[in-house]
Amino acid sequence: MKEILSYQSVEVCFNGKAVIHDNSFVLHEGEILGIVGESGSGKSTLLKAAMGLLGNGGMVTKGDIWFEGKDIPDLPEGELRQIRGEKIDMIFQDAGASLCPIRTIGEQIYESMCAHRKISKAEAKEKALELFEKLNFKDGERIWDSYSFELSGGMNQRVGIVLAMLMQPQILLADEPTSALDVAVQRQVVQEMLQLREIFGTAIILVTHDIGVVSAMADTVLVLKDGHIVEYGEAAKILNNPEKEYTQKLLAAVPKLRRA
Ligand SMILES: Nc1ncnc2c1ncn2[C@@H]1O[C@H](COP(=O)(O)OP(=O)(O)OP(=O)(O)O)[C@@H](O)[C@H]1O
Repeated sequence: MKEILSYQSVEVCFNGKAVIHDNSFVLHEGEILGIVGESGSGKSTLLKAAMGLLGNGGMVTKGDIWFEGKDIPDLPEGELRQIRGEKIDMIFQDAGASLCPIRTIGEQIYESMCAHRKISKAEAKEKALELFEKLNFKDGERIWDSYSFELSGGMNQRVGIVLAMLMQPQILLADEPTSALDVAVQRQVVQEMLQLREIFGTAIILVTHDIGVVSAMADTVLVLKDGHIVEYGEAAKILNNPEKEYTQKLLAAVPKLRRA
């Protein structure tokens, strides 16, 4: 499988203080990489670095993040904007909350697609309904015409994921995509992300506290502690035979989901 994203000896600082130290790992086409580690270990920072979204005080101070032959930290904002959303997209824990309350889901899907390509509203709707159907959403037409407050929290989160996927990005960075959801909806979202990989070959970096979600989805796992990589490799090996004590402790959490 082809490498599509490669972190090489990456250091990230906020206001001069390093929070990510010498991190190297790669993501291949269609691969799902799970990043785990306790709160504050730097998981979100790793994702944001690939989107050029570290904010004013944040900076990649050493190393490279290669994507399509370009080093993301070196790219000007204009080029980053073209990559974001279209080639690499990110979803958050509250993807649903980022939906605008005063415009219908359909209007937002249309606007989001228009931002990246020339497309008519009818084409946007057709594409969205097709994806809703592939993902077994029962009533795509109704969702298209709904406002977010008319949908459940879980449904909004699922719509947020569809929104991120409509541009068919090569890489989806998912930051705690299931942690605000109840177990039944979590299961659905996990299935939907796996289906997206099947349909589009999307590679996913999944940040989560939930080892169950990692074991249900990930091909590879990276364990992060205080910005250092503790363990990195094949998911089955790390989840079944962790070498490091830190990983063993993390795995003590009972998995809630299992691979189908
Ligand atoms: N914008 C920021 N400004 C200053 N420090 C930051 C900023 N964002 C993150 N940090 C610091 O970087 C470190 C890593 O934070 P990060 O949010 O990446 O951790 P995390 O593993 O994703 O945590 P959580 O699981 O709680 O989301 C923390 O020490 C945090 O305080």
